[in-house]
Amino acid sequence: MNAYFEKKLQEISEDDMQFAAYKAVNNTVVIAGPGSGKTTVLTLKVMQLLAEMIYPPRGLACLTYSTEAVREFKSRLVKLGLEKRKNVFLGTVHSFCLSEIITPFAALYPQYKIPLPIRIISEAEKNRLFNSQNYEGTPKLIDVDKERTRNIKGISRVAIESYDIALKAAISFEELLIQNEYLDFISMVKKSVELIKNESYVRKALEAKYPWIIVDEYQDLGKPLHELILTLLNLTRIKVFAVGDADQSIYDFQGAAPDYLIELSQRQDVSCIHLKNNYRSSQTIVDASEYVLKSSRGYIASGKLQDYHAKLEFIECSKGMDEQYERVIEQISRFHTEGIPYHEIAVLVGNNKQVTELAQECSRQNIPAYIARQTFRLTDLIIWIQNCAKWVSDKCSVSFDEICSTWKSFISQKRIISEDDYFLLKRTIFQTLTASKVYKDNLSEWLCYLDKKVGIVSAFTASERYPDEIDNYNKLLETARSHDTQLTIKFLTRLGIPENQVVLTTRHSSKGLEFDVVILPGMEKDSFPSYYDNTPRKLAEARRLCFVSVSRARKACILIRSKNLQNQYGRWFSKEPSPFWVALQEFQDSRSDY
Ligand SMILES: Nc1ncnc2c1ncn2[C@@H]1O[C@H](COP(=O)(O)OP(=O)(O)OP(=O)(O)O)[C@@H](O)[C@H]1O
Repeated sequence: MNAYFEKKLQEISEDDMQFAAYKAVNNTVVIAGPGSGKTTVLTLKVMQLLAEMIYPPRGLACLTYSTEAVREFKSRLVKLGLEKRKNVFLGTVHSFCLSEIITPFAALYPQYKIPLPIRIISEAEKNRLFNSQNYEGTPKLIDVDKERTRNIKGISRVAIESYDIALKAAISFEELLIQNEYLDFISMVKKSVELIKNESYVRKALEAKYPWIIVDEYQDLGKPLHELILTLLNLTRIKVFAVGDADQSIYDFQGAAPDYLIELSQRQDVSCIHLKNNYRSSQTIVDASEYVLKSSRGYIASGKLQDYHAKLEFIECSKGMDEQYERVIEQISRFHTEGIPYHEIAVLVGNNKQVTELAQECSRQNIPAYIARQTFRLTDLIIWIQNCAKWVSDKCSVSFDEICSTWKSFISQKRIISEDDYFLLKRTIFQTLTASKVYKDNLSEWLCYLDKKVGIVSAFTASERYPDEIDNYNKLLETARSHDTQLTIKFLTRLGIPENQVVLTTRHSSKGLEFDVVILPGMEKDSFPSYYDNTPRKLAEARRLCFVSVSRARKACILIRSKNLQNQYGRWFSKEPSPFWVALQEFQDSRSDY
């Protein structure tokens, strides 16, 4: 193990609960609040398992929610000294199901009607197919997909009320996809669960390869993953180490719910460890976020800022969003003048339209701003392109071999690559990347050069494994072309890392991030929670979203609201404050020392 690993291990050995999680030898759920060092514990745990408990050729599978989380996780493991090892899977649940269950086993069990060769439906085609049906009550695809995700029978006793109209359509749409010989991300996971549930050979093969399965952000992963884990616990000797926080479950629209993590943590055969220390924020912020949650969790500020006198402030505007944006700019300037770097200030808003409006206002006021979420997604291809950009900028920052092997895996979906082909391919990639340095100051030209030489568009056009990559690549290209100031490849190498820029993002996308100062505009009733958060379940989720938003802050949290707002037709309405604003004000008033 390297010196960095030793340093981190030393750090967690001073926290009893973190250390207990690190040492766990049985099924374990770690309930980890914001800033509790969960990624630190999880990455150290993976290193420990591989070094001390799992011997080659066996390995482990580590499942996370998004490709972004996978990337962050991998880079932390490399820093801790993880070396390439066979049978160590780090990826999303979907990629695990596709590469470890569907691809090796689907052909053995035709009764599951998994279309072969595997054909994944593109988002555009899925929308077209859905819209071609006239489902009763005209449900939205997003609601139908949510019902499809939850409509999986099995071991879990969690009962979540379904939306009947969407559920009916969900059953028909699922059949329609199969009839058309398509898989989508939902059916991929559901079919995998069926295979694991019913086929002992599939379970045995998984058990042989993966004695441990590690799951990050369990609360975000929904019912199919939950059923998969429960089945493995009931029917195999695979051990499970899961980390999550039910209070940070904010993806109900995708079928996630806090209940699954809670159910897992209550099993007799699973030990539950609570991480109570918060290494991020001051105690004021920790207490304020818990107050919004309306549940005391007993989190204790334990980092450098534990005694910091944090600011919790409330700004009222008499007019609409334009005035709120003006106040936001004032606050950014104020904190910047006080010495807080721009990248340590974040503005968390309700939707992407507000992100765009605010970015325009920042540009008018000469405040450098960074939009945390781009129009393109960080898919496998975009991460590959990003790695190429990194290699062009600094040859030691990424492995050239990995760039080549990933490209090989992309194109081998369409044709067999011999050893000679691979040698030539490596040479082409090497020559292309080396020569592409001349375009590094113009991202769109660099992308076009890369495509011309390596053949990105031709490799992914009509791809049955990667049906959405071309669309996504085009969005990246559009971004490269449409920026006011010319983007360089640095935009890609530093994606997700603001450079002395204020971070603008939605509250939902702020999960996992942290800043000295968090500014929260839009704190009116019916804005946050939204007018549509009209059931107890939806309200509870909005409350958790506020908990996530406030707990991003280390030193200050500034809330802004309008007393009057204009609707889309230009009519003004008076607005009451959000219940979360009211709660936080109540919290502040109750603190005698404030
Ligand atoms: N035992 C510890 N002692 C001191 N610092 C710690 C300890 N554990 C974690 N940290 C520090 O706390 C910070 C947050 O850790 P980490 O990123 O692992 O938290 P997290 O729980 O994954 O955060 P998130 O809320 O984003 O999920 C890091 O800077 C980490 O080094």
